[in-house]
Amino acid sequence: MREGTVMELGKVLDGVNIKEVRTYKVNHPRIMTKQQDGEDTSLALLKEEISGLAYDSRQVKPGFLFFCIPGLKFDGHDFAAQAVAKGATVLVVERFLKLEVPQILVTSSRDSLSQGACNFHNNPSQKMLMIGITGTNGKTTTTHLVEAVLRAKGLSVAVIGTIGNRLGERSWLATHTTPESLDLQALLAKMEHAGAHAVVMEVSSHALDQGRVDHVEFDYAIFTNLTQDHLDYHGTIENYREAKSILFKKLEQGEKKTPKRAIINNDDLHGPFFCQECSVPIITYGLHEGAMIRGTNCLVTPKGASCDVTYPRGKVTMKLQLTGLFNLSNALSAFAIAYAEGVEEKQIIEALRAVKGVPGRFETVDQGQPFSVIVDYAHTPDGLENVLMTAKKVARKRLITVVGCGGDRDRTKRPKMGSVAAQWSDWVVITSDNPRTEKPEQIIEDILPGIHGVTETSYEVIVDRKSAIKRALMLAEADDLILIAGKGHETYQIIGTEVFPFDDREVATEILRGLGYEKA
Ligand SMILES: CC(=O)N[C@H]1[C@@H](OP(=O)(O)OP(=O)(O)OC[C@H]2O[C@@H](n3ccc(=O)[nH]c3=O)[C@H](O)[C@@H]2O)O[C@H](CO)[C@@H](O)[C@@H]1O[C@H](C)C(=O)N[C@@H](C)C(=O)N[C@H](CCC(=O)O)C(=O)O
Ligand SMILES: Nc1ncnc2c1ncn2[C@@H]1O[C@H](COP(=O)(O)OP(=O)(O)OP(=O)(O)O)[C@@H](O)[C@H]1O
Ligand SMILES: N[C@H](CCC[C@H](N)C(=O)O)C(=O)O
Repeated sequence: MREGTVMELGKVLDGVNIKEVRTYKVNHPRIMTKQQDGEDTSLALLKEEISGLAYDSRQVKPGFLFFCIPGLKFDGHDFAAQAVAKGATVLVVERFLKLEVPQILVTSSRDSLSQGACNFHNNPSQKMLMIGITGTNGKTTTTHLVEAVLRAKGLSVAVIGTIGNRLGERSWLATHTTPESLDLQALLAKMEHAGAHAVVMEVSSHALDQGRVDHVEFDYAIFTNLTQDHLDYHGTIENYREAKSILFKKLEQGEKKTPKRAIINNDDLHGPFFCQECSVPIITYGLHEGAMIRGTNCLVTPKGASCDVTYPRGKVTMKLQLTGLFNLSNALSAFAIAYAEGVEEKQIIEALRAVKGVPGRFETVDQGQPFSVIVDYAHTPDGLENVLMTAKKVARKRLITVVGCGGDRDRTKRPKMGSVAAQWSDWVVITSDNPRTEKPEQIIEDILPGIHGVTETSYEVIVDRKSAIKRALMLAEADDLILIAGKGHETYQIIGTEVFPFDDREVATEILRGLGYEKA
């Protein structure tokens, strides 16, 4: 749907279960309902033209339909007056408001938003091959790998995820890993209009829980892995897993004629659970016995990783520029999609080999110093352990780790991250990640019991992240490896509610320069 397009309200709300329609008149509390004023009032309203949708009052423009969503922090109903003042002509509500504007009562305004967004943007996911990737770690990396293999098939592939939304040279702002349904449907429509044949997107557990992808019809769903994260939001690992499983249950629904498939990590403890949730054909992948797409003879070096891939069509050697066993696993899931899509073996192998690296994922900072500096986005116990295992493998001498944990996020992962950092590193500098509205010192207090459980590790605490990075770089001797974990591609640090410019890669570069290292 292009800018400036209008749609009849009835068409926008097609498929929404409308309980009642009313307009509250302040001076004459006359209530219009289907029952009291007859069908006509409601029908006339449903013929009204809507010029856009919004779920945030600040985004409303004249002629908009505003969805009042009760959230965790705010209640959208409290912003309805502001929305009307900005020109909203109709409201979707979960309770009637004393406002002189037509209101449509529904059970869930969030679900209605998802349906309305899909209608308003003409159901864009129907027109493209849709690949959804969920899992605790590896989503962003896997989007890059899937993009590469589908491009090898000659498709124009769009990507949606944590580090950006893009199609070729074009990019669109990313505020979330998986955008809110309205933003997602608008983005899909833009991508389709810009010529995308396929979209490979990260699907977060928050998005699944909040129905952001409810009206996206996926052709493939990939499960990477499930380990602890986001328990602040989901409460238990079972709820977290349940949220992730929605993506697989969704595969059976839809109108597309295309065959649907689930791509499941056979090495993950929760793999069998996800297999059980699927009613479409499954392709399993992994580094252990039982996987349909299986990697063996794995080799991990500082410059990359390789393995032999045995799959239903034969056996081939796969080489990556990305290092770490976990990246071989990520690549096998992309291999599975390519196999299912009939991409030729040679093209798959060439495409995966050509993927240079993903910003902020095991990214090297090189100013010609005699030790290695790696910036990585590991921010979960499992992600951190995987990257530390790889770092330990490729480090020629000591492994020095700079790590912190994000504020306003799962507190229970903090000691676990402390513990894995201590187990694998020779020296740990505990610092701040994005403290957000928590006290940085308190977050560090939560990390320390994990460190203390590993007696032989040396560590220090430096709350200020820049000073912590500087300390690690000053400690470094020739052949050491410094791992700066947690923020990867992020170009900011959130302290309180303020966002400050901060990029681990730039900070490290600047400090290295100050230490006299200058890239030739
Ligand atoms: C916990 C969570 O996911 N919250 C998301 C959720 O918020 P919410 O439902 O609680 O809404 P709220 O902020 O209470 O506001 C309620 C309503 O009032 C409206 N409002 C609010 C203020 C105002 O002035 N006017 C107004 O109309 C809001 O737009 C909203 O419709 O819906 C909002 C609208 O889409 C999101 O912006 C918000 O993301 C918050 C900011 C967030 O930090 N989310 C993170 C945790 C997240 O979603 N992360 C995942 C990735 C996780 C991972 O796998 O690593 C992601 O997909 O990005
Ligand atoms: N398959 C994997 N298993 C475990 N850890 C991984 C895997 N792939 C990547 N990682 C680690 O997790 C970090 C984050 O990877 P990536 O950005 O691909 O995951 P993500 O799922 O997109 O994370 P987020 O949703 O939080 O953005 C990497 O920097 C790496 O350290
Ligand atoms: N999508 C994750 C990213 C965490 C990145 C880390 N740097 C942090 O701030 O905790 C989240 O929002 O929990």
